[in-house]
Amino acid sequence: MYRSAVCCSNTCSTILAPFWDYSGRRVPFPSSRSWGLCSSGRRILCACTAPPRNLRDELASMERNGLNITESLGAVIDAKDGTDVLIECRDVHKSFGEKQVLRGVSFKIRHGEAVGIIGPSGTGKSTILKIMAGLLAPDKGEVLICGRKRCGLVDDDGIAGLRIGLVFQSAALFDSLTVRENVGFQLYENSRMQRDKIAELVTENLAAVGLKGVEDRMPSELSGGMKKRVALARSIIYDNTKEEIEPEVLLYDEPTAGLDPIASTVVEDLIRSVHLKGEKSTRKLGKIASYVVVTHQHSTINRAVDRLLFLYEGRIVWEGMTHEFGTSTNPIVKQFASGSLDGPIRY
Ligand SMILES: Nc1ncnc2c1ncn2[C@@H]1O[C@H](COP(=O)(O)OP(=O)(O)OP(=O)(O)O)[C@@H](O)[C@H]1O
Repeated sequence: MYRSAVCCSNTCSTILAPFWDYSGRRVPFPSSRSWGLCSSGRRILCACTAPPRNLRDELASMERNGLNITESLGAVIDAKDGTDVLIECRDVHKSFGEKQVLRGVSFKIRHGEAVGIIGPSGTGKSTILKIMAGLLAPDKGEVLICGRKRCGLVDDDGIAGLRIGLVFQSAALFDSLTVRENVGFQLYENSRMQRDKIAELVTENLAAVGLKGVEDRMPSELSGGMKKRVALARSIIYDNTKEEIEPEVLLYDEPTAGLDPIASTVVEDLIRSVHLKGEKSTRKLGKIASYVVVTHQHSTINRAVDRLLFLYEGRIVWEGMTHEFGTSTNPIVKQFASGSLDGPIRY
């Protein structure tokens, strides 16, 4: 019997702490950090999910009101009443000890958007992703998910409607589980799907990220790029026997860091393709409704995102479309885009 200390959305399974593997062997916790996060011992399905809100009904109502639902996910719904806003950060502050990291961050992520968060190192990009995912709580300000205030990791327990998944920079696979067990983890644990069906789905999702025949390998037998693709497969797999598929916002923390230029292109295109897939294939609401990418890489900025938020000294100091980034006259953005040592950003 498989058990876990806690459980959350598929893409956040890095914080899960398994006790036994699927064949009944006891396995060690993946990391002390995982255990620390999960110390309550509760089944937390909400770590990456949001308050209840029937987005399908809302979109149907938008349609009735003459607002177009996106034909392609590249086109963002801009509903005047704000029903297209999936995540909103309002005046978010966060400190670690004496260090003030976020000093009033506000932005919205709308349905259909592909947003990049960029900025110098240590400026709080990963911190804001973790706050959106519910893994960290802001000290001040709030995060709204589909218009409802996110209370926190434990308090949001049992909520459903929009899933928020975080794909960690390190891929964060369970070292003691096979690729199949890693990718299918959430389904083995939370769905009623037959094991052979899950295995089929795992193979399908691995193929979607360009990996074949690696199901029985251990993470230690994969290259860095392959691990990132396995993490991506784990983030996009879902129970396809369910009638209602909750839309999901995926948050990627430096998905191409450490990859060679070609491997980066593969991952960037995969990020785009899983975004478009649900919408194009069903002509209904896509599964990956929107995504946010934290990155330092120019290729990822240019290839994988449409809109950028520039975070500097704990605030959003510039936002615009990707094509506006290179021509901005904002001195901070200009210096960052050119990599110059001269300018307001000091190291
Ligand atoms: N759990 C934590 N405890 C203490 N300090 C932390 C913690 N998490 C982040 N920090 C600090 O907060 C600051 C922002 O970190 P964060 O990882 O969000 O930056 P970042 O913009 O993503 O950086 P990079 O681009 O280098 O990855 C850093 O100074 C970091 O050391």
